[in-house]
Amino acid sequence: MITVNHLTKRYGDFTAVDDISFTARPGSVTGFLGPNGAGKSTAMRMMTGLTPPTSGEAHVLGRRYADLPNPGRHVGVMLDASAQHPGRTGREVLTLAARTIGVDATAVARGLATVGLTDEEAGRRVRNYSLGMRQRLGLAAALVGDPEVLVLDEPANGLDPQGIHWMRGLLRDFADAGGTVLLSSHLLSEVQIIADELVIIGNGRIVAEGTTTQLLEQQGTRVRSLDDDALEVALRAANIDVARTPAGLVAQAPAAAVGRVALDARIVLTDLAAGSAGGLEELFLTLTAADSREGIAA
Ligand SMILES: Nc1ncnc2c1ncn2[C@@H]1O[C@H](COP(=O)(O)OP(=O)(O)OP(=O)(O)O)[C@@H](O)[C@H]1O
Repeated sequence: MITVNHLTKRYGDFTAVDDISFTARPGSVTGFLGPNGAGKSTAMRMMTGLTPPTSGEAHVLGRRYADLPNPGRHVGVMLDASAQHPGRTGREVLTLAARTIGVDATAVARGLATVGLTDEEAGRRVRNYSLGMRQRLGLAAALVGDPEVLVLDEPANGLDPQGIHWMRGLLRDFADAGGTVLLSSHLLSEVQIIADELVIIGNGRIVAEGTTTQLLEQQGTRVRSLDDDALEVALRAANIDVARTPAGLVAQAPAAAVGRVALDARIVLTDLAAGSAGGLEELFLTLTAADSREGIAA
């Protein structure tokens, strides 16, 4: 697991990461979400021993990254997929990564297959790779040492919806096998698909955290029915706040309570889901707005 304790990074007067604490657990995919410049990369660099913290600490598998023996065998890191040498082929990049951490060459073919790079693609120079192919290669390099933990900075960047879906499956399998995944993104839509848990950061501070479902539930329940007018009246009669949106009614109550009101009123529901459409998006934008430095705890 990854444990971050009061981690802080200051550059002169500027605080890039401001006293953040959270845990990324084995068996789940934790999304580290925040707008550009929020401090995600700086925090991940501190977790992986590339930037010394001003104060606080980060532990991976119970130790500071720098204290792990052969960290590449325990922690797969992808911080900048475009940092790969442009003149090398994908296969060469991966072979070097495998040699550096002392795993045998069979890991290279396995890694390429895992991320779906064909033999022909692996033989091309990285400068001719699309952004999505670079992300796949970066992911293969992170996985090559068969690690227990993955730390990935914007891994979905440049992937098309199909690619994001594929990555979700890959990271899901990794977590289901007991692995710990921490990935960052500035796009809620991406991270919402991939992550079980969210840590939302704005201006260097954590402004909300919880499971994706919990955060969504705080946004009320979106509901449609064959008679929204009658449902609205019934919900209000049950003392449930309700608003009309283009996506249907949004009721400030858990889905079960909304369903019960509809049942009692004999109204047929056609849609019932946690979270208003765009609710999490709104929450994210509010919590990470440039002037919300104080943040709002979830
Ligand atoms: N070496 C440095 N010196 C001074 N300021 C820095 C340094 N590294 C990062 N920063 C600043 O710290 C802040 C956080 O940057 P960081 O790259 O961690 O953000 P981020 O959340 O990863 O953003 P993005 O989504 O754009 O990658 C930014 O304002 C950045 O300019």
